[in-house]
Amino acid sequence: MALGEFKVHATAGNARRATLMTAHGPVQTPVFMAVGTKATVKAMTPEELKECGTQVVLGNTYHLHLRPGEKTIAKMGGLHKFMNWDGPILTDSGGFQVFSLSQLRNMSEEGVEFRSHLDGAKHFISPEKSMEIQMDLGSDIIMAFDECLQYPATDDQIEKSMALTYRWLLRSRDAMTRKESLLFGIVQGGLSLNHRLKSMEQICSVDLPGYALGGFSVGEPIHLMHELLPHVAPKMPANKPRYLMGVGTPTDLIIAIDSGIDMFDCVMPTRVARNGTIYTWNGKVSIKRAEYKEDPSALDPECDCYTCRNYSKAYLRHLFLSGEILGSRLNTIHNIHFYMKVMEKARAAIAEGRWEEYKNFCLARFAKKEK
Ligand SMILES: Nc1cc(N)c2c(=O)[nH][nH]c(=O)c2c1
Ligand SMILES: [Zn+2]
Repeated sequence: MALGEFKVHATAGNARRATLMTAHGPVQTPVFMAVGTKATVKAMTPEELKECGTQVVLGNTYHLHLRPGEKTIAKMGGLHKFMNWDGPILTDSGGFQVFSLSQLRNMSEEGVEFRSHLDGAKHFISPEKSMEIQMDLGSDIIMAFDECLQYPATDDQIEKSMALTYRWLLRSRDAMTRKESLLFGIVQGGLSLNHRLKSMEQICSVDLPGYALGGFSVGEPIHLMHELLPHVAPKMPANKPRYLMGVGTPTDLIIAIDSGIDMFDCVMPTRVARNGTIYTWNGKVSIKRAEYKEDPSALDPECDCYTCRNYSKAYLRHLFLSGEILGSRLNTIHNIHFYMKVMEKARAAIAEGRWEEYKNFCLARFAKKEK
């Protein structure tokens, strides 16, 4: 396959089983991408990520720009070498974190001036600067610089923001000169179907290797996303990957795959693992519950991850209550393994004509409540 080629092998309604070719190898989709914000997927080594079936790792442009800086990472051989990850890396554009993390100072057509949340130093990011940072990192998939509004937003705010995101996409495209990297545009439009379709028409009019849906998982009631996706995702270019940014729970993944989404990222599995919440094939487990104090069973009897093969709920509850670092590590290994297994089985189900059955199985199982 050629760099950037997206080959659809099978479909089931809107769901697709496909392969995207990147400079660091093929990506089998649907795919969940592990979030490695500051050049690390928290609490896991690259070898453990691979063992769990991870294909793609995300890096955050905002965080890496502030510390240690893209020029340092470039001097160290680029982000792949720096973090010892030889698979594909996707980096977001930095806009989302600037708006959500920094003391925002000034936004203009040119870009965003802000103060670092680390030391208050003044910084400026524009489409051109975002592309420069991501190219210095050596990213395989580079996200266009966009504006992501928080929820709720007025129609006027949405229309102005979408138009800016489109103009910033054109500047991102013109500035992204690294031939090994794939540039993805980001569709915005809030929670309004008309605005979403208008933004999609604008963004997808630019010929790119892939397109993302941004502006979700920004505080909106999640059912609004579930209701909107089937009317938007299938209308995006069928021969390009569709990436839903910042989403989601295992249930969100299944619903979105059914709407035609191919790629996902979310901090959920790693973040909730550190808080003692475990995803299983029978719903969520809160490991700190007293009922697990002397429970010798694995987190999930249907899981074959390193954690489930070697440790009991009793031990993992003890580690969590004791604040032991190993607890975060073992819970994270399980949750990442679980997410990757959900996606691996989804790819097989689509390819083998069993998607409806697998979808219904997952939605029923994931909804189960702890007794
Ligand atoms: N939930 C989201 C997570 C993200 N990293 C992003 C982003 O990087 N850009 N634009 C977005 O809309 C967005 C949404
Ligand atoms: Zn497990």
